[in-house]
Amino acid sequence: MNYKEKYQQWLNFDEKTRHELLNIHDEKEIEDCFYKDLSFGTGGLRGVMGAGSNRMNQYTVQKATLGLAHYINSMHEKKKSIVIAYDTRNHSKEFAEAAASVLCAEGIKVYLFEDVMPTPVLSFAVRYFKASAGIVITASHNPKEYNGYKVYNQYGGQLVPSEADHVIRYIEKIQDFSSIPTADLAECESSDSLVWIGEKVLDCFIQEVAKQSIDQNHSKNLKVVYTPLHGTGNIPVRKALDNFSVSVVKEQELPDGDFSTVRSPNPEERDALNLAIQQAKKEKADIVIGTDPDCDRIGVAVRHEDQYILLTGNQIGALLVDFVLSSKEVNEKSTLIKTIVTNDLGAEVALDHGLHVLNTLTGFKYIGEKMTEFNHNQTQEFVMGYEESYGYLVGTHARDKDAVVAARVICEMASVYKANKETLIDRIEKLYSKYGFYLDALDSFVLKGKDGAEKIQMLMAQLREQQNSFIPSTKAVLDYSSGIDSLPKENVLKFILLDDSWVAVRPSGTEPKIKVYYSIKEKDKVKAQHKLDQIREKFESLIVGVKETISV
Ligand SMILES: O=P(O)(O)OC[C@H]1O[C@H](O)[C@H](O)[C@@H](O)[C@@H]1O
Repeated sequence: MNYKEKYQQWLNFDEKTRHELLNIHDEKEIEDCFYKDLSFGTGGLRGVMGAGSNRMNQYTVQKATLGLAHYINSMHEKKKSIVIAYDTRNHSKEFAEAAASVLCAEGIKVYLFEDVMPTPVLSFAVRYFKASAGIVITASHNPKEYNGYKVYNQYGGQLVPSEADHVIRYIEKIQDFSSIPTADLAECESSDSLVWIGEKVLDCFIQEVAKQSIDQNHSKNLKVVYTPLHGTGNIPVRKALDNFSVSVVKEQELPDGDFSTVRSPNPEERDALNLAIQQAKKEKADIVIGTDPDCDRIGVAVRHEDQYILLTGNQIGALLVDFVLSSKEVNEKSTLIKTIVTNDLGAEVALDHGLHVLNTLTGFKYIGEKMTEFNHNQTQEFVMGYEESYGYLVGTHARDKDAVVAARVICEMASVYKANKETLIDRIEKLYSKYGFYLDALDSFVLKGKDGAEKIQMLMAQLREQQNSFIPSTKAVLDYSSGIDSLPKENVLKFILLDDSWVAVRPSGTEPKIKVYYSIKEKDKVKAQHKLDQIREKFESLIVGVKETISV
């Protein structure tokens, strides 16, 4: 069926959908709503909310859920159950209930959180309830227009492509969006096939987080300003930081699906912590932390010589590795896991302490997958996992990144250094003097819709063609689309330079973007910045050139 036929079909679904579709007058936009069905990317289903097969709405959520239900039912388990959580975005609770009603209709028991909940708590809850799977309705850190649907396996890890492929196959078999069987939730509740989850699970999760504590002797002396950025972190993070002196940014404390006080609720964006930093200046706080809407990412700013300095995701990761390893006994199985686009400072620290370092493709799902593997075959032990994109996990209570545990360990770390008259900036400088100066940067270029997706493919193809000649000091180009280091094939190019600096390029799996990651290794900051500027210019001009070509 082409997009125009699908559009006609959707006009008959219900009044609200019809009205919304009739109000779209731009043919390109109609095409974008229907030219494909929303697909699973790095983080599951993710898209702009609205009417259409390529949008997040009740119908696409129900269709994905029916596919998932068929998959779970095909696994011949006796007792089948799925835990569902949702964040503070507009329509998240509605989508969670829509998913619940499809699962109940398919005979799968549902545990549904009564209140908004962080993604890592869902990851924990799947094993807590011994459930067959988990779902979180969230678009994580994406802008307010987006929502998403992350699926977790029975081990509490996000589905990796080999698992997602099965679900996708079941989803693809479903042709008709409008006739998905649903059950009445009130009836499901009385027959116990729907169970609402109260506070107990969160409390058990917080106890697990507390077990990751390294040194809380100095916690009372650290002044923290925290912002949940209108998301799910508010209560859990406060509980995890109950030993610290924490002040929460009032304007961003409560749920708001429009994220009205912040341009983008993403710790990767420099201005996400602006309000929190303003408050910290007034209160002379030592540290500012902010978590994204589903509380799996965390951003940090540190007061250093009377200025608030933002740490990058790579810096936070390296500091955490250094701090965690300062007290942990390691053995020949101890392993740090990071992704191929995460820089190597944390890895150097880990290797120095005798750890193994494992690199996965982008996405915490691959880190979760390795944790499950370690658990099964006992050949390695997970110590910590992290990504440059502000996602960290210390401990094994969850199998996804956890900004609650990260908040706790980061604050403990800052309090310990403060007792020693140091800041996190002093500490990172120490790591630089020991392991060399690392400068990292990320550039994202937005290319929306069908044209955008084509241009992203065109850019990757051009880079592949030019390979070694694109940057003169390249010593090797790793093309992950042909499968490298036994990793699954993925559309990523990594240019390794003569001095071991590198640049990686990949299309985002969650947003219409192409991402360029820079990791520069140099003797000092000035030299590193100079090198970064030069390389950056090359990539920028190529991408901007293609971006501005007029589509036919
Ligand atoms: O594919 P991208 O847009 O770069 O997103 C990458 C990120 O996506 C989601 O947030 C995953 O949970 C992260 O683990 C991953 O790092």
